[in-house]
Amino acid sequence: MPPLSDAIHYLLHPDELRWILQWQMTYRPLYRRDETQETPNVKKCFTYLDKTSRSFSTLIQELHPELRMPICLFYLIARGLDTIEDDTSIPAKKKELALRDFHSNLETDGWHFTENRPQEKDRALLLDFDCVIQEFKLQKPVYKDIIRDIIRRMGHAMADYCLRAESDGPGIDTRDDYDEYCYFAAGVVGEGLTDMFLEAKFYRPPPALQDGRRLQVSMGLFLQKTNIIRDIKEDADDGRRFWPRAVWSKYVRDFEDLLDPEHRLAALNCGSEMVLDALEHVPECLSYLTGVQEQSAFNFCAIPQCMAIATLTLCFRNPDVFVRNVKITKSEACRLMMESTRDLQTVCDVFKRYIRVIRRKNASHDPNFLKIITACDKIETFIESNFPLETAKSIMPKELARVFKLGSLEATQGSRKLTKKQTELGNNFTV
Ligand SMILES: CC(C)=CCC/C(C)=C/CC/C(C)=C/COP(=O)(O)OP(=O)(O)O
Repeated sequence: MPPLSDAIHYLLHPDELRWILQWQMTYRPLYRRDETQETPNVKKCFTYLDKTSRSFSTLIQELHPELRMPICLFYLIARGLDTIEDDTSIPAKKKELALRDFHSNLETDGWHFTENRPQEKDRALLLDFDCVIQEFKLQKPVYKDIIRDIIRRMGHAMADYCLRAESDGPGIDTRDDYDEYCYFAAGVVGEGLTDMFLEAKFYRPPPALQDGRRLQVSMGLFLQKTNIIRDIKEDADDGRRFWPRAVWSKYVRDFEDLLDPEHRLAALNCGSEMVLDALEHVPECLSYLTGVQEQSAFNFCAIPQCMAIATLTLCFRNPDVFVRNVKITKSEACRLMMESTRDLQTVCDVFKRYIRVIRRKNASHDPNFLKIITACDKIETFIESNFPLETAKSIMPKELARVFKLGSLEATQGSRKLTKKQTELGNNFTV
């Protein structure tokens, strides 16, 4: 039963209710888990996935069976590593060793980690890590190698970052450091997922477009940078700062000033530069999506990207970002999920819609005003020239036309039924 305040809100905004109902009544996943065929240990892994992930749990559970379990394990293992990195109570030397060594424990029976402080959110996963290890051992060697290699690289980068923070204090210095941090937090995840998609034949790198590796890295960077922009207040309250000094020092003297109402205008202008930096990844993300050949993988890739552009737009020149955690509405999330599970053309339309909102919010007194216009122009031109309108589909290169068709064909197949999980996805999606 929704709270009375929600009921009143939707009575006053019936348009918003429309998207929630439409999502609930029409969305049907292409694949579902069949719990009757799962071992208790597999079920346990998915329970941990549900407990530890706000936005990826449902997307992973609805993936094609070939990649569902490998990607679930990839998430849980990366989450385990992150839980060691996040815990400020672990002494630096101990943390460094644990991070560097993490990848080598993935097939060690009974290995678990007990050093997290009791209040660490996902501590239970590391205490019970043997369930992940037992399932990891059963996966195809090629997926195990991909996961182990990415976790090794992430672990070493996190250890280096943790040592640097010990000596130089928390925070990120230059724009290159910022890109490097985001690369090891999310760009490498894009690389690992792409290797898995390639192996499963769910992805074909788009031929005539940009350097393939850049595209998969941009997919992760766009998500990570959007989170970093959105979470500035929450991160600062936890003693973490990811906005690079090279950017914020142009606007305020001390990092803390960004959160001070007296410096709100400077903080908003600084936020614009951060948004501008994230927007520069958009053309590469859209290029990447042209190569995704399988619908459940397309949904898995496209939904977070659409949620991210919506979140970035919400954060753009929004003073609330410096006061509290901002979040797109449930109705907007439902609309985005409807749209991003169709086809590439619809995803491009979503991006164009948000780019228009960014243009409207752009302020002429902002020092980034002209650069924001240029970034928006670049995205729109990119969409218009690479992904022509519906009517032009027939004259499109075969490669692209196939991708466009794939989404709309599969999305209209079969009956549609609401599951509890889909409603939760609409409730919880916060990229
Ligand atoms: C090629 C391709 C698909 C690239 C995308 C790579 C990818 C998924 C990177 C992870 C980025 C990210 C910010 C995750 C947030 O996880 P979180 O801890 O906030 O997760 P939660 O929202 O589920 O809790």
